[in-house]
This record gives sequence, C-alpha cells and structure tokens, in this order.
Amino acid sequence: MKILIVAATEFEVSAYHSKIKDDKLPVDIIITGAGMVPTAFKLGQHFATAAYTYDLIINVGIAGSFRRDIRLGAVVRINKDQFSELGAEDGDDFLTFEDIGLGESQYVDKLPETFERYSSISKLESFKGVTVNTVHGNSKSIETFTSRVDADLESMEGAAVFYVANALNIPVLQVRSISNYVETRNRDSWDVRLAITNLNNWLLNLTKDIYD
Ligand SMILES: O=C(O)c1cccc(C(=O)CC[C@H]2O[C@@H](n3cnc4c(=O)[nH]cnc43)[C@H](O)[C@@H]2O)c1
Repeated sequence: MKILIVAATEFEVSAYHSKIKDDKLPVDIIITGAGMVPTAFKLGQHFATAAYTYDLIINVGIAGSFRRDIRLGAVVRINKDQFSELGAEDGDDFLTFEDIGLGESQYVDKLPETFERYSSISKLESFKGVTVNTVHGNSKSIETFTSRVDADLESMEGAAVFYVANALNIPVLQVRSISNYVETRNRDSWDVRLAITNLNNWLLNLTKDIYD
C-alpha cells in the first residue's frame, strides 16, 4: 500500500515525519504551501515526474469549524469538499459551476475498500468541507457565506487535492484537525498546537493500522 501524504506546511506533519523517517515505509510526504493553487501546482509537478503511482492520497492539515459542537483538536474526516467560489453571480443568486455547465466544483472522498476496517478510519466522524482562498474572519461575510454554502469546516487546500486525485483516478482521503472556529478574526483563540499534536498522533495510528 503506497501512500502520498499531502500537507500545506511542514509544521503540520513534522512530528509524524521525524517518527517514521527511518522506517522505510512506502509513504511519501509532500509539502505544497498553503492554498489551492500551490497545492494543485505541487501535486501536478510531483506526478509529472513521479516514477510510480499511489494506492491512496491523504490530505492532512488543520482546519476551521463553522460548528461549535465540534471541539478544538478534534480529528475528523472531510468526506465532501467544494470550491465555493467557482460559479457565477446572477443578481442575488449564485450559480454553481455545475449549474452553468462549466465543470465540477464538488467532490467526495474515495477510500480503498479495506480501509473501513481500520479503527483509525472507522472512528473518524465525517463532515462537509469547503476550500477557500480567504480565511473567513468577518461576521457579516461568514453569515452571507454560510447562508449560501453547505459546509461544516473550511480549509484552503482540500478540494484541490480531491480534484487532482479524481483526475488521476487515485483513491483519496482528507483528515483535518480543528484548530479554530470560523468567527471574527481572533488568533488568540486558535489552538494550533493541540490540533497538530492530535493530527500527528492520528497519522501514527493509521500507519500502525496499515503496516504493522
Ligand atoms: O491569520 C494569521 O495570522 C495566520 C497565520 C498563520 C496561519 C494562518 C492560517 O490561516 C492557517 C491556514 C492554514 O490552515 C488551514 N486553516 C486553519 N484554519 C482555517 C480556517 O479557519 N479557514 C481556512 N483554512 C484554515 C488552511 O488549510 C491553511 O493551510 C493564519
């Protein structure tokens, strides 16, 4: 089982990376930089020169939650993701990419069949994600956005990874740990350290489930 782990920053996966780096596992880690464009570029570049393919791509990272009933530090699966900005305004309405026939803006994950039996996977609660260019931090824009877009969590890369995996027909999973609530910008209330610790522990558990 050859796996590609995709993270926006080294910081988000460094604890995991330093623990597995001498184990010679069939796991590659790629750091893309934050955002959908750097993510699509890095993955395109990687696959253009890769000598082999993968059985699974896993996008991991921190994320913001629109929902207060998801605790900070929770590690969750994003099984649906979308590019919310792709589409067209039509007066007060918004037409999605699908509505105007320009392509897809919404994606679902796809796991190898055997994966549901791993407890690291079956324990995860699934939520709907949205992939944005701007981290929301204004109450009015959050209200407008959530009245249009059906999402529980937001990140800046998820849908781009789903897009690439779909295009290459490779199974894909997105697992994120909640670092903050989507609210009027307040960096002091973020718990990035807890989110990253929990995410790295989850990655270690998944690795044990698969390779031990
Ligand atoms: O606002 C800042 O000063 C600031 C400094 C460093 C990093 C950030 C981020 O927003 C991190 C973005 C990074 O983490 C993911 N992420 C985490 N929370 C959210 C969110 O509420 N909305 C969207 N993305 C989020 C994202 O995938 C990026 O990779 C800010």
